[in-house]
Amino acid sequence: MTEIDEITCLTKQLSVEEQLRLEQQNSRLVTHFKASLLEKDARKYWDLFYKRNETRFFKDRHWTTREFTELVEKKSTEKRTLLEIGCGVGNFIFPLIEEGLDFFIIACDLSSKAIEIVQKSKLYDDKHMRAFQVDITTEEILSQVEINSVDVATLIFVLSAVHPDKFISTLKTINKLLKPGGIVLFRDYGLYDMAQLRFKAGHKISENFYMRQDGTRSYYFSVEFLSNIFKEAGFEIAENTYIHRRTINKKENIDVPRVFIQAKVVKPK
Ligand SMILES: C[S@@+](CC[C@H](N)C(=O)[O-])C[C@H]1O[C@@H](n2cnc3c(N)ncnc32)[C@H](O)[C@@H]1O
Repeated sequence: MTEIDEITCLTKQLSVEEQLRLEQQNSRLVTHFKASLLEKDARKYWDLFYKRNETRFFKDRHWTTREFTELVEKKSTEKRTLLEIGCGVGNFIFPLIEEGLDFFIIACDLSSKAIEIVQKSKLYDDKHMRAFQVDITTEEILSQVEINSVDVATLIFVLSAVHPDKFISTLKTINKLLKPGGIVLFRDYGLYDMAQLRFKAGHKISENFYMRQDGTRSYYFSVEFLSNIFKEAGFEIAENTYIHRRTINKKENIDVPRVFIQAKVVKPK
């Protein structure tokens, strides 16, 4: 059974309660006015998120070199450039630095509060990294990062926070920054992840796109949709699959299945 079959089965096996929840979500959508405010104020909501949570919300991502072996493979003697888009407070990049990976790291995020926290970290060293605020849905980054200069770009739980109308243009901008042959390493929320199934009526903005209580938003990707947008933006798909994991928190007695999506896509040479 392929991963796609697995999710199709999973989709079919949604419990009656889950199917009802998905239907109920359609009974009251976020108004157009509210949706446009969420888009306009996206930066404000992420700034508030980091003011409230600082470094406490996301855990350091220690799985990345196991899942993305491209991070450890060293094909050339030159120092490679890694662009972490939507770096948050550095839960992806700082473990890589601790492991001593030989990259020059460019880290950017929509939230200036997140960037401030990254820059204050004891692991931040401007000899081998640079962090700055940018909105990746605009082309501002083209004045910060040279075209055709990036070996590896990472999008870890970031594209889901972007409005779906801006997915392709955002991926096209990232494509410009990569060297020919450069790679994007991607992980994000998968279709019918339990977080999607839990949204109540009044939170759905559009198909598979939702607002959270705190004003941040999240899209849930199918492999087919992800493949199409990356191809549309000029990438070749090397890998694209659902990942099934569990979120376990013994203290709070939580043990729930999760659906993520993981992809590796390449800018053609
Ligand atoms: C779930 S966090 C992921 C952080 C980090 N990649 C990690 O692995 O922990 C999503 C991040 O995307 C950032 N983000 C949302 N929209 C963005 C945009 N348009 N441009 C750049 N960053 C954005 C948010 O500020 C937030 O820090």
